[in-house]
Amino acid sequence: MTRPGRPRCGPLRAALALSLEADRRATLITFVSFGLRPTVPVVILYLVRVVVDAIVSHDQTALWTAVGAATLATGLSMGSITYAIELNVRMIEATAAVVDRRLMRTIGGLPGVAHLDNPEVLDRVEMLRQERVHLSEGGDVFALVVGAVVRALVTGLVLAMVQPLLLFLPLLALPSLLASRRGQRKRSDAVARSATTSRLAGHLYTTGTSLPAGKEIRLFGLGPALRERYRTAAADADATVTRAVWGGLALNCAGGALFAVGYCGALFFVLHDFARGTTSLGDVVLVLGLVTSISTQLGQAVVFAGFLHQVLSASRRLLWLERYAADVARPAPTAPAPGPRLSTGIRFEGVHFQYPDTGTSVLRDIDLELPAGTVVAVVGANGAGKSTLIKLLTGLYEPTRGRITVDGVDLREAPLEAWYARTSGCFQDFSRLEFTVQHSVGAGSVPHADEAARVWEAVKRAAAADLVERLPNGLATELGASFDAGTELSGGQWQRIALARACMRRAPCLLVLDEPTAAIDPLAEDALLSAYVDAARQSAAAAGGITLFASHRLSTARGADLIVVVDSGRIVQLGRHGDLMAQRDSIYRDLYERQARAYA
Ligand SMILES: Nc1ncnc2c1ncn2[C@@H]1O[C@H](COP(=O)(O)OP(=O)(O)OP(=O)(O)O)[C@@H](O)[C@H]1O
Repeated sequence: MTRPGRPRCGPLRAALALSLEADRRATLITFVSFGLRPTVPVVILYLVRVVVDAIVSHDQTALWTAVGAATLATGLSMGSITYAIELNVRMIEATAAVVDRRLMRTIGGLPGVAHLDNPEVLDRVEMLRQERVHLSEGGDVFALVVGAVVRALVTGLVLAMVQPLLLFLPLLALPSLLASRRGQRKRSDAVARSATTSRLAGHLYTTGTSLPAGKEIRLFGLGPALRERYRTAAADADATVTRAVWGGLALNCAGGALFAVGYCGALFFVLHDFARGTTSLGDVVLVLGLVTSISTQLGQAVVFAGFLHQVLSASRRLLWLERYAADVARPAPTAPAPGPRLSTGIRFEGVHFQYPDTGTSVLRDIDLELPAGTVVAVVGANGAGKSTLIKLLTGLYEPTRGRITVDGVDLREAPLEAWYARTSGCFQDFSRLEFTVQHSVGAGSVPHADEAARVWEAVKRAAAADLVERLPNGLATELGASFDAGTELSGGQWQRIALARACMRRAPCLLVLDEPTAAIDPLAEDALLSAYVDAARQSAAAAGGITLFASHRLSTARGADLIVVVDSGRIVQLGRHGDLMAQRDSIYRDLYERQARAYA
C-alpha cells in the first residue's frame, strides 16, 4: 500500500484556504468581527471600574464619559452581530460546497478504480464524509479561537494593570487546555480505530433505508436482523469513541480543578489588598468581573480547542487523501495518446491480475490477441473473470503482471484519459444517472450531451427509441426519485438507457458491453444484439474498433468473430463458434448444448 508523503502545507492553512476560496469577503469580515467582539466585555468591565471609581470620587466628567463609551461599545457590538452571523453562515455553506467539490475531484481523480477497493482509502473517505462539516467550519472555528486568544491577552493586560501577580491566573488555565487537547486526540484516534466498524454501520443503515433493498428486506423479513446488526456495529464503534471521551473528561476535570484553586486564590488576594487599602473599589469590581469571566472563557476555550482539533484532524485527512492521490498518480506518459483509429488491435501478454489486498489471482497467464475491427464475445461461468478482463481492457485496473498493448503501445505508458476517451461501454453494474433522459444518455459524450439529435441517434442505436417515445416528455423526461415528479424506470429500461449512453461515442476504438442484455427481455435482446453487431461493423469500418461483450447466454456469442472462453481466471478456448463446436472435448460445445436444451 502506498504511503503518502508529507503534505505541502499544514492542516490549519489548508482549512483556512478552503474558507477563503469559498468566500474571501465573508471570511475576512468573520475574522475581524469574531476576533474583536470577545474583547468588548473586557472593555465594558474596564469602563465599569472607571464608573465605580468616578462615583466614589464624585468625578462627573469621568462618570459620564465612561457611561457613554460603554453604551457605544455595547451598541456597536449588538448592531454588528446579526450581520456577522449572517455572513458567517454564508461562509460555512459556501465552504461546505468547496469541500464537497474537492472531495469529488480527489476521489474522482484517483487513477482507475483499484484504489477504491483499498480498505484504508475507503476508511479515510468514510471518515472524511462524516467530518466534512468540520472542514466547512474551519474559518469560523479559527476566528473563534483568535477571538478567545485576543480576549485572554486583553484580560491578562488589564489584570496586570491592577496587580501584576494576577497575570499568572490565565496561565493556570493552560493545563486545562492541554488536557482538553489530549482528550480530543484520544477521541480522534478512537474515531480512526472504529472507522471500519462505522463504515459497516453506515452500509447497514443505507441498506436498511434504501428503496432498492426495501423489497428484499420486507419479503425476507430482514428488518429485525438488519437492525440488530446495525445496532451491534454502531454500538461497537460508539463504545470505542465513548471510552476515549470518558478518558478525556477525566483529564479535563483535573485541569479544571487546578484552575478553581487559582481562582479562589486570586479572589482572596484582591480582597486582601482592598482591606489593606492598596486597591480601589473599582479595581475590586474589575478584578471580580474579569476573574469570574475567565472561568467562562476557559470553558469556551476548551470547547473551541475541541472544535479546532476536529477541524485540524479533518483537514489532515483531506491532505492525506490529496497527497495519496498525487503519489499514486500515473507517471507522465512516455507513449503517445492512442489515435482515433485502431490499426492492429489489442494484445494481452502474460497478464495476471489480483484485486488489491486479496491473496488470489483472478486472472492468470492471459495471452490474447483481439484484432482491430472484430466483434469478440467473452463467455464463462459466474466468477470466471469476464468482468475483470473488461476492466483491465478499459484501463480501470492495471495488470499485476504482464502487459496490455494497444497497437503495440503498453497501456501503462499511454495517457490513461486519452485511452478512456477512445473507449465506451456499459458495465454490469451500470449507473442509474438520475438526470433528464437527454443528459442521462448524453453523459456518454459530454461535449455532445446537449445535442438532441446526437442523443436520439444513440437512443436508436441502442434500440431504445420505443422506450423514450413512451416516456411523458421524451428526452426531457426527468428520471428517478431525485426529481419531485421523476419517472422511475424498470431494471431493463435503466439498462437500455445505460446502453444508449454507451452508444454516444460514434466510433470508439473499444466498446465493451458486460452482460448488455442481462435485464432485457429475450425478444428485445435479439433486436438489440443485431443492432450492436451492425453498429460494431460500422465502428470497425470507421475506426478499426473492437466490440467486446461478455455474456452467459452462449447463443448471443454465435455471430462473434472471436469467442473467448474463460474458466477460473484462464482462457480455456478461443475461436469462432463453428471451430469451438467442432473441437474435441470442447467446454464451449458442452455449455452451448446444455444451454440450448435448457432454453428449448
Ligand atoms: N472488487 C473486487 N475485489 C475483490 N475481488 C473481486 C472484485 N471483483 C471481483 N472479484 C473476484 O474476482 C473473480 C472474478 O470476478 P468477475 O466479476 O470478473 O467474474 P465474472 O466472470 O464477470 O462473473 P459474473 O458472470 O458473475 O459476472 C471472482 O472470484 C470475484 O469474487
